[in-house]
Amino acid sequence: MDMRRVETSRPVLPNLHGHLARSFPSSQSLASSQNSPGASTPNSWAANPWARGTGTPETSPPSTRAHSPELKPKATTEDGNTSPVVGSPDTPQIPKAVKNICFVGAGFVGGPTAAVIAYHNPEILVNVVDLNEQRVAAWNSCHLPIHENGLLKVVRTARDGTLGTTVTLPDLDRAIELDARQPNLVFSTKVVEAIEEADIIFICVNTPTKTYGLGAGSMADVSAIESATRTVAKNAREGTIIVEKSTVPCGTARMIQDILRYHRPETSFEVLSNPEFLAEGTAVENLMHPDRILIGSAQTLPGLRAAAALKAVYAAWVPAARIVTVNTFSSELAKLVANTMLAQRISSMNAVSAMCEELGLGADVDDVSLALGKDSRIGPKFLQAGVGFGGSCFEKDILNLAYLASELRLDAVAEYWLGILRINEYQRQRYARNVVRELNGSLRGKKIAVLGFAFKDGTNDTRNSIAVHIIKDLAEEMPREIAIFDPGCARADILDEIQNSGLTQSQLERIKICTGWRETAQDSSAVCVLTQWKHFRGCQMGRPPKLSGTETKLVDLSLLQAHQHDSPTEMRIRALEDLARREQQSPIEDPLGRLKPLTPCPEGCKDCTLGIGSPEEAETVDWVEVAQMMQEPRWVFDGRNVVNTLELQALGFRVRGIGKGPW
Ligand SMILES: NC(=O)C1=CN([C@@H]2O[C@H](COP(=O)(O)OP(=O)(O)OC[C@H]3O[C@@H](n4cnc5c(N)ncnc54)[C@H](O)[C@@H]3O)[C@@H](O)[C@H]2O)C=CC1
Ligand SMILES: O=C(O)[C@H]1O[C@H](OP(=O)(O)OP(=O)(O)OC[C@H]2O[C@@H](n3ccc(=O)[nH]c3=O)[C@H](O)[C@@H]2O)[C@H](O)[C@@H](O)[C@@H]1O
Repeated sequence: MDMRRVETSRPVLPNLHGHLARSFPSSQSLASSQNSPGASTPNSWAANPWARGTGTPETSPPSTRAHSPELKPKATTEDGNTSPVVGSPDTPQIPKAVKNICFVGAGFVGGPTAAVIAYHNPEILVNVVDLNEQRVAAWNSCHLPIHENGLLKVVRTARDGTLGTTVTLPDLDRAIELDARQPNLVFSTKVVEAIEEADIIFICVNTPTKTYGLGAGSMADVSAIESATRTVAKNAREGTIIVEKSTVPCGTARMIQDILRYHRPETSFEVLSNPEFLAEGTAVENLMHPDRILIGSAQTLPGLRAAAALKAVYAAWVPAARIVTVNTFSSELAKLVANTMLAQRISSMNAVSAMCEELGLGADVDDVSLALGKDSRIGPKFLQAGVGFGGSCFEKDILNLAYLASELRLDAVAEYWLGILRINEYQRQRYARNVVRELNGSLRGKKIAVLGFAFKDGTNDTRNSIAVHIIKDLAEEMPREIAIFDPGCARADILDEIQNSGLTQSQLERIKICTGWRETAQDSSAVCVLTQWKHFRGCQMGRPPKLSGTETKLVDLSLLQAHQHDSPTEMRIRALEDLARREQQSPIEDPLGRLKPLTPCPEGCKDCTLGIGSPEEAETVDWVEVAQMMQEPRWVFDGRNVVNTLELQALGFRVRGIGKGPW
């Protein structure tokens, strides 16, 4: 590594515009990128594919653009937040009243985020639009397109409105009247109409890694953002605030401004960055109680005013101290760095797990995590070793960040980030290799049972699941059958992922997707646990584990007291519901009877008959029964460290966990 070259390539001033301008393609950089090895392979991060000066995010602004005033001086508050200088001409005025919000993109993020915003702001009409008719139809039915705990109730409350009711509970000193709530959440395909009416538009479309052309396998594909922005540019009212909710390359807000200016040169729009930090499986909880809401804006009067308007929307339920406002590009960058650092923790523990296994001294990665997590500087979260991280975001966002570093000619920095992905790939390959090795180096004639396909528990999302990579590696060993069961995923989604994983026809024919663990484990030589569903811990572990959503909650009495005097916000109604559940000793979803009955599905509704994505109803694995139906010597390869090794060993299983002694 030529450190001197890296040093001298830095601009004299820390000037973002300079960096991005430099990354704009010249004919030379394009040519060298096309010649660079691996530039067109989707997994080209395996070796840094970006030779110095090659490739360019399509999103970068032209180098000739005038510098914008985004980086004006500002004050820093005690909590490190930046805010306009008090009393300066930059102080934002009272934010514009927001009456109508449009979400473009009704996916994993757009749908739940829109629903929670609508839920807490009953006076704002929230339109969620998508080009995908099927997805919109699902949002309008009782079979939402994504499985998230508590989501259906939030959607029903805002989408369908509620019934009025009187609440009388022994703990309340008087009856409380709850008025009927009017619907304020609409899902549709009417993209143009919704954009025309909006005061704020959230762009919430997909930003996958490019799979073609320049930067394939590394650069973010922002074509959906471009396309949505063009529709916004042509149809939005003057003064509408545009919010980039999608995770984007740093500098995208400027690309959005550019498109807006091109189509509407006479009209001014403010573009805000407001990245989303929810994790799938806990989306509603994360949206209801976010660690922080991050809003990036231009540090100009109109920019700060727009940020204040967005802040007011969140302030309906998020405490002000949790709403962080910064400049636009810090916000864009912070999102990529947040995901990269979370993934970095996982890769660190996975690296430790390999060491524990090879040491052969009994060092246990879970013990190491426990010890580390007690250090308040490290904290206990995201230290769980496993088969590696999956999902639609970590990998693409790390690639996105590394690509930016590479474009900035910071090769050492890019390499540093890419190391996280290398460990991730190493970990999952190591797992598959170990399975084959323990089964005497051959899977021929053997059946392998796979428990878990979703990239994590609590979700039906199969995108970029680690399971598909491991199944592919195992399928190459030509087993008799690979049987797969996941309590949360739809069969069609699993099949789709597998069919797109590059298996041959003969390998595909050996794969079977099952509807329960019995059928999966029957006559198998090994069970591979690849998702950390609680169901897989087994009913041997004392009391069956509670599925999330049924826990008895602590009642927030301060909210209840406030409720007796003020208008009932949804936060307060939730506190009332918690109280009612406690008194009824029942975890029912709607203890106050506010929800309107669901419109019945049409006759023969296929989602009703398939029972898609209902993990609450799925049966917990009975390992005693599994032991009886498996082939000797009954291998369990626990890729998530969910089973109780000692108990399973007592039942006659051979158990191998992650980071738990010699393989
Ligand atoms: N999935 C997750 O947990 C998180 C995702 N993100 C980010 O949020 C963004 C969206 O992610 P997901 O919701 O998972 O994607 P998704 O693929 O589930 O949803 C995107 C939706 O946008 C729609 N769409 C695309 N172009 C459109 C257009 N021009 N007009 C109308 N609709 C259009 C698609 O039909 C699709 O339904 C991505 O940038 C992602 O990185 C951020 C935090 C969490
Ligand atoms: O930008 C995004 O899309 C989101 O990405 C992640 O959320 P998500 O991918 O939904 O789920 P995580 O809980 O982060 O899990 C990601 C993967 O890491 C794995 N993981 C997680 C934690 C851990 O300790 N060990 C571990 O292997 C999970 O099993 C899963 O495969 C982040 O946690 C969110 O904050 C972020 O908004």
